[in-house]
Amino acid sequence: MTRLSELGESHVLSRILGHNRDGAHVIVGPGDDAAVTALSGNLVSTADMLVENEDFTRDWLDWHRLGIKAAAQNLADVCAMGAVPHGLLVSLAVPDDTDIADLEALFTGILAEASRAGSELGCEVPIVGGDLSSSGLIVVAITALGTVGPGAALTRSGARPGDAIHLAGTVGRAAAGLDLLFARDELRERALSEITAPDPASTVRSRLTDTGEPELARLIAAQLAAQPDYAAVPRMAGRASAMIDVSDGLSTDLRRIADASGVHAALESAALDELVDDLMPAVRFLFGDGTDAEDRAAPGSAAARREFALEWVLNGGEDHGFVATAAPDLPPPVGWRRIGEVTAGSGLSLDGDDLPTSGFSHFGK
Ligand SMILES: Nc1ncnc2c1ncn2[C@@H]1O[C@H](COP(=O)(O)OP(=O)(O)OP(=O)(O)O)[C@@H](O)[C@H]1O
Ligand SMILES: Cc1ncc(C[n+]2csc(CCOP(=O)(O)O)c2C)c(N)n1
Ligand SMILES: [Mg+2]
Repeated sequence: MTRLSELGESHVLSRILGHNRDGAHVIVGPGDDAAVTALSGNLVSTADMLVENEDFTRDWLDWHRLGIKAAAQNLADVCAMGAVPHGLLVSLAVPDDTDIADLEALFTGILAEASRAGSELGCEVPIVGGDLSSSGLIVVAITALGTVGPGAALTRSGARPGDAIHLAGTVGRAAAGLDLLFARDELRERALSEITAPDPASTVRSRLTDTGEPELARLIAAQLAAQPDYAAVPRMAGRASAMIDVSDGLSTDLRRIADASGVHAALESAALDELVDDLMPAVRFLFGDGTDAEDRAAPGSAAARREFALEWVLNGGEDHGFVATAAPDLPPPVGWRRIGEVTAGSGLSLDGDDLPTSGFSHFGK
């Protein structure tokens, strides 16, 4: 292990930037006072950060996946504007005693996701610059840059009554994964306490092993590093009247479209059934099959259990699916599903009933 404090800033920089490859459009890359890039089109820029204990915890930390998550949440924002990304600025604050290998894993995670986006969208997305600082808590702050043709940006304000509402990718997986991660932490603590007071009838250890089951592991993976379906966006871009990436929850982000466009968004629960089915393994893990004494706090009926998963679908963020509105005359393109329609009015509804907004907010409201 080599700590950053043993290397110094310029050594650290040359180690991490050794993994980067400039794109053909980069005139001046990392290493000068600022980057210079040759562009055509209007500049699209967005910033998003990951802060330890607010957006992830050290207990779940896998540096490579943290890099993927940080890049993905920024690239999804560029794509949701109908733009093509061309570069990232990566600002990092990490503890002095971080292992250089961990920081390299973070960078290769960022670069892997940037290159996945590049191959899906037919562009190059190098790191063009950034900043490095020392801090007790880990902070990964990325600025993503892209371009869009004049007049072609997809904003939140273009939805019109009569449009269909379409979703690309998933919603709810990362939120279910978050609850599984918290449950796993709790099980680990219980397993530790059982070392001193072993209980032969305990199911704690076997339940901990169960979180490695593929149907749960993929939900946990969605929380640790969702990988948006970037390629779905250009298939919808020419038709979309509005678009957003779902980072804070479908109810919150779709309401942003409704508010910005001055319309009502009517969701249809039947169109969300498959997304609910997808999350039922997490409900079963968290609440058991209803026969165990430990499951007393579980939602009782089958309908209440589906309701629990529907909450994740409606209010869970961080999968970075895309929601678009578009004229209803054509079926949705590949990778998109219709989930409702835009009508005159305001706010949100589910099967005709008012739907309150209850997504994620950093300041608790
Ligand atoms: N500190 C800030 N200074 C200036 N503008 C900000 C600041 N924080 C947020 N904004 C702007 O407010 C808007 C909402 O920010 P937010 O981070 O919620 O973006 P989002 O796209 O809605 O969500 P996400 O980034 O999770 O996809 C964005 O347009 C963003 O640029
Ligand atoms: C430890 C821990 N606690 C809570 C959460 C949940 N969470 C954090 S940010 C966010 C939405 C997007 O934020 P932004 O709008 O900043 O992009 C959500 C749902 C988490 N992932 N990890
Ligand atoms: Mg967004």
